[in-house]
Amino acid sequence: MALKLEKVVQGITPVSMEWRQKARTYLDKLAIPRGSLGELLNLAEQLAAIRETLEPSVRHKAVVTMAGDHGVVAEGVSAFPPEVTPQMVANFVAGGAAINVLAEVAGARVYVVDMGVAADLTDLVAAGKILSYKVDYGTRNMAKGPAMSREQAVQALEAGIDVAEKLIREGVELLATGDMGIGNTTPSSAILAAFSGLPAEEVTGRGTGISDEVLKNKVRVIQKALEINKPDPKDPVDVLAKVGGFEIGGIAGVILGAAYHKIPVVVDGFISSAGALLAKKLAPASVDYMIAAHQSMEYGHRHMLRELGLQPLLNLNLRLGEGTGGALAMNIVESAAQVIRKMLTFEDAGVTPDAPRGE
Ligand SMILES: Cc1cc2ncn([C@H]3O[C@H](COP(=O)(O)O)[C@@H](O)[C@H]3O)c2cc1C
Ligand SMILES: O=C(O)c1cccnc1
Repeated sequence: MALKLEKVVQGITPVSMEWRQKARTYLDKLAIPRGSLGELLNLAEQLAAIRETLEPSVRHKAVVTMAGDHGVVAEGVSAFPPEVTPQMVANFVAGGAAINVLAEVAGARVYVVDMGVAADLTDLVAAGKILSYKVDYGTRNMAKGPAMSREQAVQALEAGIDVAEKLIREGVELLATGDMGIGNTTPSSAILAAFSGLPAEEVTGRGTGISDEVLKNKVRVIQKALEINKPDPKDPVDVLAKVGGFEIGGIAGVILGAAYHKIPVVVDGFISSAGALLAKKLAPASVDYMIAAHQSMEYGHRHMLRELGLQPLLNLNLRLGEGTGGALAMNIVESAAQVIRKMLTFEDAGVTPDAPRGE
């Protein structure tokens, strides 16, 4: 494992139990019937424990949308052609995509990263519109051999760590992951199958909206990729190299970088969860820093969340990616932070607390 990745993976520690306890004790004193703000209280506790303060701030927000292409599209696994990946990158830059709209509502900036788009994006990079950590012009076809080399897998992970570190240095307090890459539900499903041992049919969904016939083919392609590559579930870098994607590695890296620097990170839908699963397998304690944004409509996401051990905040029938669920969930995360920062306790507000009655 390369030095930076090793340092980060080994430096990720579970969140402080002491701060969890402190936060819980404080939240129990708020002038509300105990527990009545439900999941917001768990989230507030998580934020306080991550940041080791009873006044966690998540004001400065960034969505990182990682883009990459996939050689496996040659097998006919998506409803859309690969040209859509660079076209959508241009749309993100123009501000006209779903993620632009939803991130603006959440008060988050969108950072688009070229992790491996199969097109020359140097003009956008030169104009400072996107970040370039391009590993290659798309992965190779995983139905024929490994999607990338082990070195490229490490490069993708370290690129994600670099992006997280750059944004955290600039003052970002809450990150969300997103993806763009035609065909990328296929490697995401393969990653889930490799780690969970579930059969391909159980982890494969319709992505951009494929027909029954194309779905059958997609399942076969995933089975074939697993059979010929034999990814080793005990070696997450091997799984990423053999059946992953550059943007998925980048997402895993962003999550690892956030966990290392003790910054909360919102995980979007199916593709981001595949990145999160890689992060968890590399550094189990990284899960403490993750917030699952939503339950995606993509078939198999349920298994993904179970493998992660995370409960999604929202269920809005989304199946888009880009970081859209992540941006939406940021509003909830901000609300949880404000609850613990700003609400008064029974004592401070002069409200009579509950007491044993009727005796
Ligand atoms: C116009 C358009 C915008 C998107 N934004 C996100 N995705 C989503 O769909 C793709 C994954 O689905 P599959 O594996 O079936 O190709 C990814 O790019 C994901 O981000 C989009 C897809 C399209 C077509
Ligand atoms: O949940 C997602 O991230 C998703 C689902 C389908 C297609 N693209 C993305």
